[in-house]
Amino acid sequence: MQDTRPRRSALYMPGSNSRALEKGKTLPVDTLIFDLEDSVADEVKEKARDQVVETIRKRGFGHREVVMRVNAARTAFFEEDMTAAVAARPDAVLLSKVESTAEIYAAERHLRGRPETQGISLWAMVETARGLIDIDEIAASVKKPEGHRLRGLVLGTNDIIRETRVKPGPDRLPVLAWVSRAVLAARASGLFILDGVYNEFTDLEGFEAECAQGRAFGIDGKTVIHPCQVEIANRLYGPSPEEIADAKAVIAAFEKPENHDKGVLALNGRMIERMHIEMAKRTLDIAGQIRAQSMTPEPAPI
Ligand SMILES: CC(C)(COP(=O)(O)OP(=O)(O)OC[C@H]1O[C@@H](n2cnc3c(N)ncnc32)[C@H](O)[C@@H]1OP(=O)(O)O)[C@@H](O)C(=O)NCCC(=O)NCCSC(=O)C[C@H](O)C(=O)O
Ligand SMILES: [Mg+2]
Repeated sequence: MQDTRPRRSALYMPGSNSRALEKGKTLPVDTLIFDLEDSVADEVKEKARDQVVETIRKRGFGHREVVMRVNAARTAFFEEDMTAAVAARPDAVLLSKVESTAEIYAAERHLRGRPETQGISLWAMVETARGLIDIDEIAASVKKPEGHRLRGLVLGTNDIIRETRVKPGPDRLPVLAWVSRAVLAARASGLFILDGVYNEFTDLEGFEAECAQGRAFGIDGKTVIHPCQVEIANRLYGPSPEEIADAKAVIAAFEKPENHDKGVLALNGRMIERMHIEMAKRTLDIAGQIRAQSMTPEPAPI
């Protein structure tokens, strides 16, 4: 079954920043990422972990999806981070700097066989040279008989830039081939994929252009670092009024009695085929979920 949950904006919040953790609950984001990794200094990892568990366990996130980003499986923090994730029970655990399928299984082992973790999925950061080279194998492992609960990929463009030493300008030309490679790997294995962050959070024009580019490259949503980026990511990654109207027109055209046995039609000067019905239904499904989200009452402050 296709996962069409809207993830237009996924906000990182440093696990050590209690103000940000509370503020996230009030923002119109689709996803909240409680970070235990790079935004948290080693000296305060433990305190941040405890704070994140306490905040998640209190719930009160309304429609927002709750994700905990843990330190990489190769670090000394990983085991305790995963134990904390089991205690907190977020919707998903985001694994950092994933370079092999073995790291997915290392996380899976913490969750497997525990009924209380049934609803927790795994997401993987794609942010190292090795991870990018092997991304197809990592993503495709979801289909192996022993299976695991990997459901999505998240690009870590800061780490990709750090490790490869490329110098991307505003058009991100040096990283686009890798972005496309990750999109292909995600799609071939039925995973969603989110774009990396835009560091210059006061440059909203540049941020909007990068969202438009990511969407054109097939990405599902944007990871964001500041509240001022949320509205733009939501707008750019959500179906526009024009896209919704077009989706309805495609479905209506094929529903006309005179077209019931047709495989191809002309609509406003362009060819549409039955595969476009599937695309249209996906657009309307996402739009419906976004509408429902906006009508979900916000939980009362605790
Ligand atoms: C980037 C920041 C350090 C900027 O902080 P600051 O200058 O303090 O922000 P403001 O004063 O403008 O904040 C205004 C209000 O907004 C709240 N706020 C700010 N950021 C967040 C946030 N991320 N979540 C929730 N709320 C936030 C402030 O509390 C203010 O609220 P109020 O008190 O009501 O006025 C800061 O934005 C920040 O820390 N951002 C997140 C950084 C982060 O998590 N980085 C790690 C993830 S990115 C990464 O690692 C990507 C990947 O791995 C890769 O490799 O690419
Ligand atoms: Mg990173």
